[in-house]
Amino acid sequence: MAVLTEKALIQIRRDLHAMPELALKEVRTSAYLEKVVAGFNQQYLQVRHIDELPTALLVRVAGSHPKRTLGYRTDIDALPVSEKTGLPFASKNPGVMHACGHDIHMTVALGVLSYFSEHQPSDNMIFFFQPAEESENGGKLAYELGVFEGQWRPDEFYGLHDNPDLPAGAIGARMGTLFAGTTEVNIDLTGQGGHAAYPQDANDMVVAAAQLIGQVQTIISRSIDPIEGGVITLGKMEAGTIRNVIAGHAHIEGTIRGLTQVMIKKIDQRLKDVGDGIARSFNCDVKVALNQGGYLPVENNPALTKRFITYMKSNPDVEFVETKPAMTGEDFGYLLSKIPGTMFWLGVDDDSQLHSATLNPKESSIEKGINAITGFLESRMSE
Ligand SMILES: CC(=O)N[C@@H](CCC[C@H](N)C(=O)O)C(=O)O
Repeated sequence: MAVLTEKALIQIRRDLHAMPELALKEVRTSAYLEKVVAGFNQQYLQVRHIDELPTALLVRVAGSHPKRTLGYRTDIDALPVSEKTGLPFASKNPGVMHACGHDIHMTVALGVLSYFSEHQPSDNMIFFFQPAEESENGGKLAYELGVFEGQWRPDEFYGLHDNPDLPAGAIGARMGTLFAGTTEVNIDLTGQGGHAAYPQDANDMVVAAAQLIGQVQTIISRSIDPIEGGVITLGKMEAGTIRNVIAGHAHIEGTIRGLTQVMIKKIDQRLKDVGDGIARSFNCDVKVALNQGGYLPVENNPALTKRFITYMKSNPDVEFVETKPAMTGEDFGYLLSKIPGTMFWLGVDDDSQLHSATLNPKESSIEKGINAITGFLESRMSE
């Protein structure tokens, strides 16, 4: 047993990359993580499963003379994206890919855990390998199941997200809000289908959906303070069955983003208003279903984040970048609304963006990230 070497870490990252699984279906991933953890020094470790959230994995590290419990969270799920990297270790699960870098996140978490399994921390630690970040609210589900109670409750929670725009291994952070809150959007338009030759007898939901999509574009541009900003992306639409049948139903899925709850609620309301207007003008039924779940804005705790940034800036081995807020969402925002902490970026230097089929994070980021994080956590424990 020893701390994971760089070679072992890269192998782990590639194994994880090849076996991506969607939210709440991370069965093989979770088993793989547990197997890696089983190879660590078990002297200070306690592994825990949650019956109601079976793909989650928690590991507690007992501190030598604890003053507090430090939490570290990684997400473990992947996205419904068909990989196009051409890498030898590309996804073996067709249509599913670690296109958001959670394979890197997991590997960094294992690296940090392997370090503390060999070097007993003075504080207690909780490592949370969290299912369902991309959808289904894994963080909120775990919290509401009472997972973080008693000796499993961190006093402070830390977690990272990879960032292709930052140099590999750089750490990015900011005081205040790091990520947006998001609302998942589902819209169903229901009218009257019919023969393509007789539009006068039908109520065409392709046309109604097209009008709705057009009007939605005015919400951000005309109703929202440009200095504050916000996002609505409608990423999926389904309507109709064949060219010569007028569609009686259309379904649209999307996501709303804002940096404050006030902004998110304002955009939510405008979207409902547009839906009501389309329903009236097309004499059809429009259901706008909005679900924020646990995707609250990621608000970093001021005191802990100041300490984090001060440490990263003072460490000569860390390239620190003060970042702007991002419109990406993260259900770590929910956990940070309950437990103070800091979310930060790990640079992975890639031309492709997150959620892209060609995302290929630089593996050199892994060891640098582990060193920066273990260094910070050790410095925190010394206070
Ligand atoms: C970091 C990242 O890309 N996170 C996802 C979170 C998804 C939030 C939710 N399912 C939604 O789509 O509203 C993101 O898309 O930002």
